[in-house]
Amino acid sequence: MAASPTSLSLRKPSPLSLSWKNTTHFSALSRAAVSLPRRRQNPIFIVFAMDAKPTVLVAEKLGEAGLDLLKGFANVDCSYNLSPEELCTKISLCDALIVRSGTKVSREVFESSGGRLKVVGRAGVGIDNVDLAAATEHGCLVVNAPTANTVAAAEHGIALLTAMARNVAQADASIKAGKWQRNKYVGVSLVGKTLAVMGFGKVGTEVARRAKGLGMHVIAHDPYAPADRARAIGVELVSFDEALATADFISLHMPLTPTTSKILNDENFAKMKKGVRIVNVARGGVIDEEALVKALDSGIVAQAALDVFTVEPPPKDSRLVQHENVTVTPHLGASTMEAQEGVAIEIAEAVVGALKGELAATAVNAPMVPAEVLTELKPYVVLAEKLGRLAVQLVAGGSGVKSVKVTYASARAPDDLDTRLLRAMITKGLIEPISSVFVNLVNADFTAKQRGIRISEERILLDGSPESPLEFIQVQIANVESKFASAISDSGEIKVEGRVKDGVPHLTKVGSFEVDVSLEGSIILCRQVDQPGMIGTVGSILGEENVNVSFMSVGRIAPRKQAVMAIGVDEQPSKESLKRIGEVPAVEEFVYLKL
Ligand SMILES: NC(=O)C1=CN([C@@H]2O[C@H](COP(=O)(O)OP(=O)(O)OC[C@H]3O[C@@H](n4cnc5c(N)ncnc54)[C@H](O)[C@@H]3O)[C@@H](O)[C@H]2O)C=CC1
Ligand SMILES: O=C(O)C(=O)COP(=O)(O)O
Repeated sequence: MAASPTSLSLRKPSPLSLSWKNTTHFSALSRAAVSLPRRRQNPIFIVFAMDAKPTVLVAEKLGEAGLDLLKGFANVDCSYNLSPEELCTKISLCDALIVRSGTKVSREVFESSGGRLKVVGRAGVGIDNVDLAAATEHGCLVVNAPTANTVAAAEHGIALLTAMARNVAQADASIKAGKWQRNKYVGVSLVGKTLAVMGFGKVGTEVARRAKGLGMHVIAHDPYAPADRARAIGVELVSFDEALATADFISLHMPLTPTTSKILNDENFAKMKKGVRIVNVARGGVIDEEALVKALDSGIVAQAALDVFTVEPPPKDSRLVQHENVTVTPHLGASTMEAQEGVAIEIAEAVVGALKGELAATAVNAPMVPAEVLTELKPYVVLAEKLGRLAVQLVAGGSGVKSVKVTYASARAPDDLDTRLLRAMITKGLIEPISSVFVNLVNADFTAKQRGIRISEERILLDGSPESPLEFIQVQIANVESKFASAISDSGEIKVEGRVKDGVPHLTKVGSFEVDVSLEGSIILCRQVDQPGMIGTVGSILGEENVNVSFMSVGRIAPRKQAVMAIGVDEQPSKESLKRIGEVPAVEEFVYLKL
């Protein structure tokens, strides 16, 4: 049976101050008072107090404008060319790390950081040099700068394409060696030739546009690109095999992933037109370099122009680099003045934002929640974490939390309510009080899974106007015992429910009892026999030691039957006061919960 709150809900600005005699009985208290780890100030990622400047390690050359931006917020340590060991040593003193493609941010780096590293900024696009799984497990956000070097990379791709077709690099080397070989360096024309763009993302699209300007017939292969975007610039999307079979030139623009690793291999070179020419400004690892050497030797591939290599720098005696039909540059795709300035600003803004606790628009390993959604969800985010915190503190020691159900009641259509952030914050609330793990939006799902906690979500679709995103959030923990038996609902789970009222999160239900107490400070829940004087009695015990009662509410089944009193307190009551509350004769059980 659901119990309803009485009209005794009141907000109290000052402490109650009646005096009560001391007692020494301690048994109820030892069950009720919980000691919790220190609370962390990380609403979503990490927020630094105004006087505590974070430290950012910049491990590769970054444009001045980006450095200036960083220096306005953080201590900046520019240390280039660190060995892996030096990086691991330094990282434990850093809150953020900024790299380009030349630094391996390995699992060891995250492990060596001792939990301090909160953000890795990749000043560029490709994040294949960052161990994303390790970053996520350590709750470290990874952000990149995905747009500022697009044009630079595309221009370099076109530069390599044209230079290769006309033997510019080889002819240059020959003339500098005192030769004049006009017959040897006869090139091929681009106009009317078919170019296959492999990976029709930002760079691929810009390469396609430019190649069309050179009169080429451009096709593209990208399993994830929308056909209408390609059609809009006169590019036909084709299958992988068709691209290989019809192209005179192939330009690679896909990321290095387990699927694309060595995607150009013996088998696929065999599918190409004899005499094909290949450009790679994506990642060396998408080509099986040994297979390419063979294809060059056999004439399947007439020429290749490469900006990127499986190992950078490649070995000096690399047959591929030394091959006379290969033109090489040392990973220069993003290296223009303009791109480096842009990338530096883009990454500095992302890193500073993340250190301030904002959600980054360029997050690579966390859900991106638009700023306007975040603003609207803010009070619900606080509510979610506090409900998680309350629910887990109600679990009796020894009962492992395995199954948590979260219910969101809203008049919004499910598509219109992004609950990933709320789920992450409930997870944070559930896990942090019972462990030393730091939980944030990045590692919440991973941490829950690792601890064997299954969090299921359910929506209740309410009638009415969906002005506010949520009516209430309910957190239920199944198959556990509670140290406060009244928190167990009729269906047998620990249940807490909360709402946002005037922007402030409130606890509105515990078990089957309706209460109403704002979720600020801490909370004492008491089950008692409903009778006059209870509020005064408990309030007086707290008032005696100057503990400010901020909110009180009583939910009862019926007059003079069982009731649950919820008391919000600003300060932590002493053990002695809690013990005295437990000894009030009408109090059947009570629990003190830290928010
Ligand atoms: N050489 C350099 O200095 C630079 C290299 N790059 C590299 O270029 C690549 C592309 O960069 P953006 O265009 O900015 O990235 P993007 O993410 O905008 O585009 C990548 C595209 O590849 C597609 N793709 C993924 N798997 C694929 C597959 N198996 N087959 C075909 N397409 C696939 C994706 O759907 C996406 O459209 C990245 O690897 C990046 O690291 C980017 C900038 C500079
Ligand atoms: O942005 C990318 O993916 C690049 O490859 C550019 O690399 P870089 O920052 O020049 O080391």
